[in-house]
Amino acid sequence: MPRYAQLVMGPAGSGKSTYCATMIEHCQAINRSVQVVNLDPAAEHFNYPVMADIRELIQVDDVMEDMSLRFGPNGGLVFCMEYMANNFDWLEESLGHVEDDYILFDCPGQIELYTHLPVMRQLVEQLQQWEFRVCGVFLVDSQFMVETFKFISGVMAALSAMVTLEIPQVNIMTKMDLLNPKAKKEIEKYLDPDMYSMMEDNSVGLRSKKFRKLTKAICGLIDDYSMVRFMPFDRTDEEGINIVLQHIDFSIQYGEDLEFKEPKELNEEPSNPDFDEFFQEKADS
Ligand SMILES: Nc1nc2c(ncn2[C@@H]2O[C@H](COP(=O)(O)OP(=O)(O)OP(=O)(O)O)[C@@H](O)[C@H]2O)c(=O)[nH]1
Ligand SMILES: [Mg+2]
Repeated sequence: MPRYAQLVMGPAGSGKSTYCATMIEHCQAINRSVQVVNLDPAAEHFNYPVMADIRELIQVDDVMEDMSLRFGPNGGLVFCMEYMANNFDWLEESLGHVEDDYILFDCPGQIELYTHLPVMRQLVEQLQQWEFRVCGVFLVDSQFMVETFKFISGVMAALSAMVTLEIPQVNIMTKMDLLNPKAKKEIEKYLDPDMYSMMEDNSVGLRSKKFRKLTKAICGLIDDYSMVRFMPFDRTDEEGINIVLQHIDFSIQYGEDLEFKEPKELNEEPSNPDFDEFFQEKADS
């Protein structure tokens, strides 16, 4: 039996830990068992119970205090993640061997982990070896997406995680509840974007011809291959949370192995008295 995982990624402060807490609450409400693993060695506190915490293995503060390493906060974090990748038996032990379980991994916010460092990919490969089906969940703060060039930069960040990890990925715009009505209207065009017209609208201000050409090529690539789409995430909207969860479940085929219920036989269906009456009247006339 497979196991299921969501790798919750995204830039610093994009709402990863809040997403995990919201998902856990939602799943409890619909009677589904989901657990969270904290993979952020710098996390101070979180609003959900954790099944495992990387800080039991290594803490950023300890790394920074180590005089032989002399790391700052960012280098320290990368060191911690690499340390975890060299000690996967800790994670294996913490996760146990429960079939059919569903785990959210709350990852750190350092963007370089998803763009060029190999650690997250090593983690994905390891999880896959333990029979996990992994879905990347890439979060971007909707507050920073309401302008075309910021949107393109968010798309590129999501895309580099997709290319690096090579797993199904669902991209999410978080904090939708914080947008004012005008910004909400504005953001609709970014949820189903037409990159070409967006480009036309905004490239007028670009002085450099080369830069305009490059932006056009990037927009064309994204649009032609339908590579990146974002789903809205409003933590106050249960229905919206459910739609996001269904998308993710679908991408990792969660529930595929659940027992299939036979549809009712056609002739077992209760007859509709209105129809019977109608046909009786027809036959009589
Ligand atoms: N109103 C609102 N606030 C949010 C939402 N998601 C996150 N926040 C707030 O945004 C801040 C950062 O959220 P976190 O969940 O800690 O973000 P994170 O991505 O885990 O941050 P790091 O782990 O530091 O990278 C917190 O103050 C949250 O309360 C949301 O959907 N709505
Ligand atoms: Mg966090």
